[in-house]
Amino acid sequence: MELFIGIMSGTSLDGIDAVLVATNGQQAELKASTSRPFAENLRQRLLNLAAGHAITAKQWGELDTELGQAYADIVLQLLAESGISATQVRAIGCHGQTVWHQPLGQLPFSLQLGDANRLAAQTGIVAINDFRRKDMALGGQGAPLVPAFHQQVLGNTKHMRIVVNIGGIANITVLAPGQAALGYDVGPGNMLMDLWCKQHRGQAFDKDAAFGLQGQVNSALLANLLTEPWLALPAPKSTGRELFDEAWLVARLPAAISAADVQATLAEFSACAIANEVAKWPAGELLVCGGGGHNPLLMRRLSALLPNWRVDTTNSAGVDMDAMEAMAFAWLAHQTWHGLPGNLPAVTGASRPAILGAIHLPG
Ligand SMILES: Nc1ncnc2c1ncn2[C@@H]1O[C@H](COP(=O)(O)OP(=O)(O)OP(=O)(O)O)[C@@H](O)[C@H]1O
Ligand SMILES: CC(=O)N[C@H]1[C@@H]2OC[C@@H](O2)[C@@H](O)[C@@H]1O[C@H](C)C(=O)O
Repeated sequence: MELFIGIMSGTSLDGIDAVLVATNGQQAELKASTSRPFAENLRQRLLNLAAGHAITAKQWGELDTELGQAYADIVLQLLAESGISATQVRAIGCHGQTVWHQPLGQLPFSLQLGDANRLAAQTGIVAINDFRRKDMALGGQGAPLVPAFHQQVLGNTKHMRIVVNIGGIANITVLAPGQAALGYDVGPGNMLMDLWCKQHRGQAFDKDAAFGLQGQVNSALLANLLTEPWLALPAPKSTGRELFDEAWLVARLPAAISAADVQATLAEFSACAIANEVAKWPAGELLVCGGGGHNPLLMRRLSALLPNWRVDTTNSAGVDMDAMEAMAFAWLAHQTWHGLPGNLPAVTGASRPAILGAIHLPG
């Protein structure tokens, strides 16, 4: 086993997770983890960017440096907390911060910020980033990438298993015994709930669904949200804030509805978007990871909508639900460092498996 570091800052824009993982490519053992929230000012600038606000080249470059610095800081923090020296770590896999994801059209791209030169130079460790664009250059969506890791760590099962990551966006990995893994984004996870809660409660997210539990699901609004054409598209598919943003939600709100009812309906919408896809497969076990697994309303509704499924978190199968995505990027760094593919063409739609990412040497 070799040590790799994974860094994830996802579409929820809540902050950065970093993990230290021992892996040989087949197994992955979590050795240490740490997290840092984004400063509110940084979070707001990232939200503006993701909303399509104009930005100057100067601001763009400064944001890239600021994020690269934040990634370097969290690695130094992780090393200090775990008592591991930089020389013991083979490489860092850094997802970066997605600021725009455009998988379709004539000029597809997926852009993650966070200067990995700074990360390599300041930590003295090889830093690998930009994991999505090789897959896109091969005609793929560049996302989701975690299904390959889910397959490695949770794929050895004799029963039907689906892993759902509920971050800003929710994505599933289908692990059917004896079959190659499939996976795709299924719709909003926490993204819409977070934005509504911020607007109406001033909190970054609806902790333990306290707000949503005060409301009632509005069935007309729910039905309207579920008519979004993207939801019915066949895989491969991926999405983000570019589609499921404030404007998308506001355009669908009825004139008279309480804020709590909207919150409750958004939780139900996320639960339905996930459950509708899961229900297409023979029943088995649904394992949740990502922050949405801490939302009791979402978990309860998933269980209710999928009565024949055993719904639990990935913790029950031995993989930390909060560390999963960052662990996947540590594993992706392992793949790249050893010249192994990181993508699953059946998932992303790329024409072939490929070695992903850009390698930044510290020397
Ligand atoms: N106790 C809780 N109650 C309700 N929601 C929670 C709780 N804890 C976390 N969450 C939700 O989880 C979100 C963070 O999830 P996560 O860290 O998986 O997102 P992410 O890293 O941005 O993921 P992705 O890249 O998959 O979008 C928060 O924004 C919040 O909506
Ligand atoms: C472009 C982008 O950052 N996509 C994220 C996002 O957050 C969840 C879902 O949408 C998934 O497709 C992806 O993240 C994980 C890490 C992935 O690539 O599997």
